[in-house]
Formats: sequence, C-alpha cells, structure tokens
Amino acid sequence: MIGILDIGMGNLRSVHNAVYQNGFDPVVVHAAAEFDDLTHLILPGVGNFSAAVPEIDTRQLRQPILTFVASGRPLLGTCLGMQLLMGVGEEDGIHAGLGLIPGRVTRLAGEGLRVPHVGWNVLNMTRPHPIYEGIKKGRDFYFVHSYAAVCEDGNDLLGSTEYGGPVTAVIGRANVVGIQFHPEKSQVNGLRMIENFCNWDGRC
Ligand SMILES: NC(=O)CC[C@H](N)C(=O)O
Repeated sequence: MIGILDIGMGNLRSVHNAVYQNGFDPVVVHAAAEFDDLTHLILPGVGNFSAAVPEIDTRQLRQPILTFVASGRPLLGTCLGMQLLMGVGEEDGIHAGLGLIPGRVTRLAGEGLRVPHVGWNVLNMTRPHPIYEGIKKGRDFYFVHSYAAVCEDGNDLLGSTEYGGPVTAVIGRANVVGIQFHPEKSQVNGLRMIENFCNWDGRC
C-alpha cells in the first residue's frame, strides 16, 4: 500500500491524485502506527523547510521515517519533501533535516538570477535509476523553489536542471529517492515517475 505522509504542509490532494491516476489506491498517513502496512512512503511538501522540521518532530515522525527507510521499503520525497531528506536546510535559519542523504539545502544564487525558480525546465538524468524507466527525454518538468540540495556525495546526485548553472533535480541513495520538481504538475513524465516509484522495490 502506498502511503502519503501528512506533515501539515503537503500538496496531499494533488500527490494523491497523481498516485491514483496510476492505478494505485494510496492512503494519507499521519502517524507511525499507520506505517506498518505500507509498501512505499511518499513525503510531499510545499512550504518552508524551517516550518516543516518542527512539524515532523512535533508529530513524532522523524524516527518512524528513519525506521521505515531502514526496513528497505522505498521512500520518495517531492519538492520540499526531497529537501527534508537532506542533512541540513538553510531556509530561514539552520535546521536538521532527516539526514537520509548527506548534504545541505542552500538558497539558489547567481548574478541577476530570479529567485524563486518557477516554471518548466529540463531534467538532465546524470545517473541511471529505476525512477527514470520510460521517461521521455527532452521533456520539461515543473519547478517551484528557492532552495536546492547540494549532495556531499556525488553518487547521490541522479539528475540536475539548469538555472544559473546546474541545480540538483533528482537525488537518491539505496531505497530513498527525491525529486525537486512537482511530479504531479509535470504531466506525462511526472506521472510516469510516480508510477515508477510505486512499482519500485527499493533496489537499484
Ligand atoms: N515549493 C516548495 O515547497 C519550495 C520548497 C522550499 N521552500 C524552497 O523554496 O525551495
């Protein structure tokens, strides 16, 4: 069963619809007790990293998420949810992410660069991954963000886009994968990535 984690800041409805459109019957989960029957967990997110971290901790979800990942079941983070997979976020202060993928989430910067990065942009798939199965090359994905992940280990960087230089778009380590863009807003390719995740056994 596919779980979509409610941390009080997610685009739950649109992510739920994207999973449902792929023929799955997802459940929105709110607490660790609901994780037992899940085969996959999606951590969606729209909002501020500094506001999301206290939500995770107040809801006592930090350790259950780590335990879920340790069980080998696949975890997908989307947009803010992807950023929360990292070690540290710098949005409105320094905050501890889940630390599933070492690195920091830092503000987009560049001479004359408009921030936030909003709109359709390319995805350069820099390393193979099951989530890319059947993805049509040359199509864009929809981004809305002011911060981006910087992975400590280059092996965790799976894809990037171009915005004042290369910007992290897809990250992954073992059974954890994160995508900076909004798959539910990225049309055919976004839906296909959601489908690929829901069919993934967590092994690369
Ligand atoms: N759309 C979002 O949730 C953006 C996430 C984060 N606040 C950023 O600006 O990068």
